[in-house]
Amino acid sequence: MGSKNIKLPKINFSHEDLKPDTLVWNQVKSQVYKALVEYGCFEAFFDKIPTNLQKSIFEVSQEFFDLPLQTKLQNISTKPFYGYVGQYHPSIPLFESMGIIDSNIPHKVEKYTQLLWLQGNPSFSKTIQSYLEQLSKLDQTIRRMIVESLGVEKYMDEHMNSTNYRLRLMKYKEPQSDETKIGLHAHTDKNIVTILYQNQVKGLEILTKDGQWINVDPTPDTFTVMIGDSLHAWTNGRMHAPFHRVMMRGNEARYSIGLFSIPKARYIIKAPKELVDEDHPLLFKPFDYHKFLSFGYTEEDMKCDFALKAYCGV
Ligand SMILES: O=C(O)CCC(=O)C(=O)O
Ligand SMILES: [Fe+2]
Repeated sequence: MGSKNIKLPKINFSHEDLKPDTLVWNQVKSQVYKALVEYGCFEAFFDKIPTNLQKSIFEVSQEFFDLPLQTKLQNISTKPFYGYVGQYHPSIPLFESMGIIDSNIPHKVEKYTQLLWLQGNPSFSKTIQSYLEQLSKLDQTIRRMIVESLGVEKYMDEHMNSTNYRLRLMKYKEPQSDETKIGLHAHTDKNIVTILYQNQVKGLEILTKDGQWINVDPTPDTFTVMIGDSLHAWTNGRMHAPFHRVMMRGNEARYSIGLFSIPKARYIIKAPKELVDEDHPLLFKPFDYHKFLSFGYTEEDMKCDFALKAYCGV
C-alpha cells in the first residue's frame, strides 16, 4: 500500500452566508456529496471556533489527562469507549481517551467536572460547551446537505432529530523510540458523522477505496469530517465509511477531539425506501445502533468483531 501524495478534498464552510437555498450552499453541497461518495471523508475549513477556543479546548484536554489515574478512572463506563479508557490496553498502549456522553446537555458536563475536580471546573465545562455548540453547527450543515443531495428531504426532520452528541478527548503519548508506533488500529467509526480536531501533531491516516493511506495534515481551522457505518447504512451505501488509523512518530504527544453524532437509544436505522431500487438493493436490514455496539465491540483494539455487514447485512 503506497502513495502518500494524495490529499483529502478540502471544503470551505466559512462563507459569510452559508444558508440553504443559496448558490453557495448548493456549490458546497455538491462538493460534500462528491467527497463523501469517493472518500467518505474531507477536510472542512470552518472559522466559527475562535482562536482562544481553539487553544483552550486543548488546554482543558491536557488538564484532564494530567489528572491522577485514580481520578480519571472515576469516569468509567460499561459501554465501550464511553467513559475513560486508560493506557492499559496492550494493543494500543499510547492511547488514552475520555468520553462525555450527551455532551449537548450542560448539566451532564458539569456532573463530570464535579466527579473529576470535586469543586467542579467551570472553565472546563464552559470550554467543552462552547466548542460543542459551534462545532455541532458544522455537523448539522453537513447532514442537511447529505439529506438534500440524496433527494430525501422528507426525512430531514426525522434524521436531524435522531441523534445525540458525544464528545471524546483523546491523547496519544509520544512513542518511546524513533519507530512509528500504532496509536489506534484501523477501524471504521460506527456512528453517523465524526468530526475530528487535533493539535499540531499529525498521525491520522485515512484509507481510500483503492487501498492507499492518506496522511491528514490539518491546520488549526480545519476539521476532519468522516462518515460512520450508521450513515453508510442509512444512505444504503451511497456514502462511504472509511477505515482510518493513527500512527505516532516523533517526540510529542498528540491530542485530538472527536465530535460524534450518534443515533439515539431505540432509534431504528433504516434506509429510506427511495434509496432502495433495482440498481441499489438494500444493503443492511434495519438495526438499532446500540444493540449493534454491544454485539461485538472490543475496546481493546477499537474494532468491531462483528462489522455491520456481519451483524445485519442483507
Ligand atoms: O485521534 C484521531 O484523530 C482519530 C480518533 C478516532 O479514529 C476515533 O476516535 O474513532
Ligand atoms: Fe475513528
